[in-house]
Amino acid sequence: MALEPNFLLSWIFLCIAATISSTLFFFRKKHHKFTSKKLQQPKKKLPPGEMGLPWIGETMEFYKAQKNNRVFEDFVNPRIIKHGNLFKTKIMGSPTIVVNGAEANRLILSNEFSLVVSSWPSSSVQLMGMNCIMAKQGEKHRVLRGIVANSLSYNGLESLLPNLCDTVQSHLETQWRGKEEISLYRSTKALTFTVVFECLYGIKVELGMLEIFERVLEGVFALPVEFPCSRFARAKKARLEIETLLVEKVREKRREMEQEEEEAERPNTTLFSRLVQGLIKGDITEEEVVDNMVLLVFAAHDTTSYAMAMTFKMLAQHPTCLHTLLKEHVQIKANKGEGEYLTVEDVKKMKYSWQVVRETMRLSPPIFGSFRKAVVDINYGGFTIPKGWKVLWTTYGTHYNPEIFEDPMSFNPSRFDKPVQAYTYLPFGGGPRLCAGHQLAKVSILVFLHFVVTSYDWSLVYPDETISMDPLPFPSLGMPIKISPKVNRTKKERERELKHTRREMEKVGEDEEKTIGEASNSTEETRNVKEDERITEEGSTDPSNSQTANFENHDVSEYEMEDEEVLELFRRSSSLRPKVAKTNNFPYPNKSEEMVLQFPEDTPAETEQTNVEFHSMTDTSEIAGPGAEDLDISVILEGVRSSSDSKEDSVDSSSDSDLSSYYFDGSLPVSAHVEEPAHLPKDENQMPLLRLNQPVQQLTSWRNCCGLLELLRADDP
Ligand code: HEM
Repeated sequence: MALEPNFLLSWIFLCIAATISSTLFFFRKKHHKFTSKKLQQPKKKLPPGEMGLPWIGETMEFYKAQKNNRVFEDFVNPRIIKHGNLFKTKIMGSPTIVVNGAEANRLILSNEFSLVVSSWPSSSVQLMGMNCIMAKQGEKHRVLRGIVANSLSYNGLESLLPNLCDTVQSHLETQWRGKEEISLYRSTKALTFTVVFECLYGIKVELGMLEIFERVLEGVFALPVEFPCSRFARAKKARLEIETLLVEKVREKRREMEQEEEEAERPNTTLFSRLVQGLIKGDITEEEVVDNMVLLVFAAHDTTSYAMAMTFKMLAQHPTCLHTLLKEHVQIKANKGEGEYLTVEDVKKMKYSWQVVRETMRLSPPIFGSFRKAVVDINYGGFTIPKGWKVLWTTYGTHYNPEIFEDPMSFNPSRFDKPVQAYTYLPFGGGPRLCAGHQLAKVSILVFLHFVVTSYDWSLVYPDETISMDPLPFPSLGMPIKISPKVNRTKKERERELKHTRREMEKVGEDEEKTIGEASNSTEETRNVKEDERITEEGSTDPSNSQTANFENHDVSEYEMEDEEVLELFRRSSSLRPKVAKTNNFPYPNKSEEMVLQFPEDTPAETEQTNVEFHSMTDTSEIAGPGAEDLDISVILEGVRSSSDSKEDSVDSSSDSDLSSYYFDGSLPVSAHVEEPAHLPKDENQMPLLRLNQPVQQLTSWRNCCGLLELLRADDP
């Protein structure tokens, strides 16, 4: 028993020793673990940049730049210059890293879901709906994207094209026909809205619908404050109205489809029916159908309409491009029968037109970038983008980078002859969130271009109209344009007219005809005196700069005399002549130059012609219908109607935009072959009178030899 206290003591001692050593061991391990973790972790180094004022950061600078459509010039670029391609800032209360350049774009855009998730302002999510695709991640995003993107893929669009053609044509018929001036931007907005509703949803657009939607869109980027009359409150109210309307449409469609399914009827072709099919199958909910229908209007509407309007602006400012584009559409139209729809094959042929649109969107992207949120710390370029921070990728870092796009601020669609490096050209974004409607956008823009350029001449009312942003860009005055229809008479109509003309001519006695001839000659004489005065003023009669045209002895065949108006011109032929020469340098080989044909104000519309060729007697100049191609340019020239508003007086060749106004409705560029272009003076005041002795060899249109030939020499290509 004596041992017992000793045993107890030694047992207590052992316990204490074990506790101390295990505690020491524990702390040592913990300390070791802590220090090694600290050592392993890379030091977080934030990219350079300024966080601005407390809370608001640099929001005011960003907003101001955005409002003036100068986000690149006034916000992004100065910071790129100062800090490099990656910089930190604070916008709209969030610490943000702005990333620029192809490599950074790839990192952010291709790592959606793993490194970043899309991050929209709370107002956008509330108005578009929590269930729309842009607010969804992972599997839910995949399911929705499958439905939306499949319907809008090239294959899906094939069945949509006839509908799209009808929609565009009926829009032009109701909104453009009979008008002299329209707001192009309002028109393209109305059109893109109709395309979504009527082509994608099969729902007829009713009066007032567009206005309600626009009220929603106005609030998408507004502050999410709901006091009465705030933008956001109005937008929410409008959203409720839309919701009511759409829920009703969805239920109606569901009933219809369930019934059809029982009867094994039509396959689901429209995007709407695919969404409702997903609802019937239980893949998506009713809220998801409605929210995505609202989102698609938002996604398609302001973006496509802006791209369309800006394409026309660019074409108006770059007649050489318009000329090349027009050739493409004339050829496509020439191969189409009356009322025949455009097909996907036709759209594929609009290669140059698409280059024009791409170049337009490179310079003026409808969406200049968008926000993401880092879901983990991202280490890139020696810096850390901390988890929870916002990331803003932009198109600017690559679209305007001279190392990627040579001479980046100039408009040059041919740069897209060659493929561009991945993640450098991003009007539609990239990665898993690449625009789901980019094919539809492409087809809509090209189809609209086709019907407009082959049916209308147009000119910008305000060539220098500014572009504002709120937060998407838009032309501040709605881009008003003057329009005049090209006259496309069918062969039958022309034959009818010809018969009528002949009958009339038989009836009209010789004396009477003489009287008409005299009368028209005297009118023409007056005009020519004026013309001579103008030409003399311009000092353009210098023989070294001109060639002589002589129309008097031209043999006009009966075929050529089929048009009454042409006959009228023939009667006064001797006094008509081409005038004023000036050219744009034309990017064709063999010293070719671009020229512009300009016709007198009262020149009647063209009726029929093939392969027009102009030859001067001296053979120093050969002017051919567009390019060297064997192209029937009748359709082009059909559009060369007189313009009641020649803007000749406002010509200023030093400015590209002013030049565009000079290419008014009555002008069209044609390619030309000039032997001695150097002889053509650059100085506008010394424009030469180009007189062609025998202006048309294969004459099919009297009007062409009567037309005024303008060779516009501009400094700007
Ligand atoms: C020229 C016209 C268009 C442009 C420039 C454009 C641009 C874009 C861009 C940049 C994104 C990506 C945004 C991001 O990364 O956060 C996007 C996404 C989207 N776009 Fe477009 N878009 C156009 C037309 C359309 C059309 C016509 C539709 C459909 C009718 C459409 C539907 C969508 C959808 C659904 C998304 C979200 C995709 C997703 O989150 O997975 N867009 N668009």
